[in-house]
Parts: sequence; C-alpha cells; structure tokens
Amino acid sequence: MNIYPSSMNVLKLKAVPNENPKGNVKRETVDLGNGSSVVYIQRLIPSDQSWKWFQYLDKHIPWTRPTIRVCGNSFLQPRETCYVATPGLTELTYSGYQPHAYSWDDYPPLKDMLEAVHNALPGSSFNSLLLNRYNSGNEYVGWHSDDEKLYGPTPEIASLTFGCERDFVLKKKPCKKSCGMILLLLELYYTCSICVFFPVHVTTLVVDPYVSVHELVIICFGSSDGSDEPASKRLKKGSHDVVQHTFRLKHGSLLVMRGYTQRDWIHSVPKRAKAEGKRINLTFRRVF
Ligand SMILES: O=C(O)CCC(=O)C(=O)O
Ligand SMILES: [Fe+2]
Repeated sequence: MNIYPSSMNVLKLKAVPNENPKGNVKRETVDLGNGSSVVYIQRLIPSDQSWKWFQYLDKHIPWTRPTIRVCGNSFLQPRETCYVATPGLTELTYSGYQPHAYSWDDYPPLKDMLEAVHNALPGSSFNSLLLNRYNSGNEYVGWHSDDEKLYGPTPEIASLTFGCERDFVLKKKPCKKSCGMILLLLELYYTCSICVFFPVHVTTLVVDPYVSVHELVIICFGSSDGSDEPASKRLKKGSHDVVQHTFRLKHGSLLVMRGYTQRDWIHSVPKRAKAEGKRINLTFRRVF
C-alpha cells in the first residue's frame, strides 16, 4: 500500500503575507488546501513583555510531567504541562490522562495573554488553555493532531510562544480514501489498547501522548516501494513524499491553526539538539 507518493520530495507550501485590520502587526497566511489554513504572526507580543510573561509562567505555573498511557505502556510525557479552563466545560482527556483544570483566576496574567490573543483574532473566543514547557531541545511533542471531539469539527487553535525558538512542523495526513478502513481498525485497536499484534518496533516508537494513528499506519504498513527495510526506518529517513511546512516559532509569536487542519494534518515540535534554552508554549482552544 502506498501511504505517500513515491518520490522523495518534501513539498513546501507558500506563505502569503498580509496585514491585520489595524495594519500594525505583520501576519502571513498559509493556505493548506481543502479548507485548512495557518496564520503566523511573528511579532505579536513585544520582546520585553514576552520575557516578563515567560518569567511569570516559568515561576508560577504548577508544571507537571504526567505519566501517560499509550498502547498499554506507561511513559513520562516528554515535556511539562498544565491545563486551564473555564469552569463547567467538558473535561479534557488524552492518552488516559485527565489534567486538573485550573481556573483563569488562579493565574491572572493568563487573562492578559488571552486578551492579547483575542485582540489579534477578532471574532475568536477561547475558553481553555494547554500550557507546555520544554526545558531543553531534548523535550518535544510528537506527531499528533488536536482533533478531540470536545473542540468540534473545525477547531481554531492559537499557539503563543515564549523563550527559545523551536521548529513547528505540519505534515499532511496520509490519504484517507485507500486507508480509511485500516485507520478505523487501528483506531479501534488503539483505543482498546489491544496492540499486541504490532511489531516491536512500532510500540517502541510510541512514546508520546498524542501518537497519531496515522503514524502507526505508516509504520506498520509502510509504502509499497519494494524495500524490505522496516517501515519505521523508512519513516525516520523521510523516504516518503511528504507535504509539509515548517515554522520557526519566535519569542512572542502567535501561530493559529484553522479549518480542517486538525482533521487533515498532523503537527509536532521535534527534538533539536542545538536548542538549549527553555520554551513555553500556550495553546488556546475553544471547548464546545
Ligand atoms: O509547543 C507547541 O508549539 C505545540 C504544542 C501542541 O501541539 C499541543 O499542545 O497540542
Ligand atoms: Fe497540538
């Protein structure tokens, strides 16, 4: 089965610069096609304000490194996290972990950050926030999409970054038509944690809370290019044709995923040996 087309190109998408209505903050929009798009504002929050907020978050947020369960195995999440939400919303659960929902009033500066994001995105209304702290380039978030039901079919997710610059990579999910049935079956097996039929190299790759079923499909079944190398190796070497886009997320930047981005794309912040500093990322979401 061909998950990806056979050539080795990484197809990059074009960013179109545009101005916001007030004309004072530059933003670029990347049309991912089929109703998905990303907006990137490199300098939303001035540097000195961003450092003040970074210091506040670093010191006052009750960071935890949860143990999460994937395929029946327990792993320490490869970054620290905290969750904030308006009371009364449906609770968030991922990888068998249900974070405690702190209130916005517990950490008042979060309300200023929310306001800055709302001002940049007229018409948006976020009511929950997932915070991540990456203490070094060794910490990361693996391939996933934030497609939990509680966010609805076309979630808008606004991602504010402070501190060390890191790459944020978006990659198109494998074809749906030919893989639909396999995805469904894997989703079932995955959800039920019945993963015994996966080869060992599959389960050893699964170390992230958001491991994508689509990644498992690629790893398990690979492409039909005649290679007898394990598919996991081929995936790591990037020997597939991949449509992807990389954003270097700057201190004080805002990246917004819109439309069907969670349905049709996966994203990650990969390990980077050269990234030495700490990075704090806030993803604002709306729970329906
Ligand atoms: O740290 C980031 O930029 C992304 C975090 C993320 O994807 C998530 O929390 O779902
Ligand atoms: Fe995400």
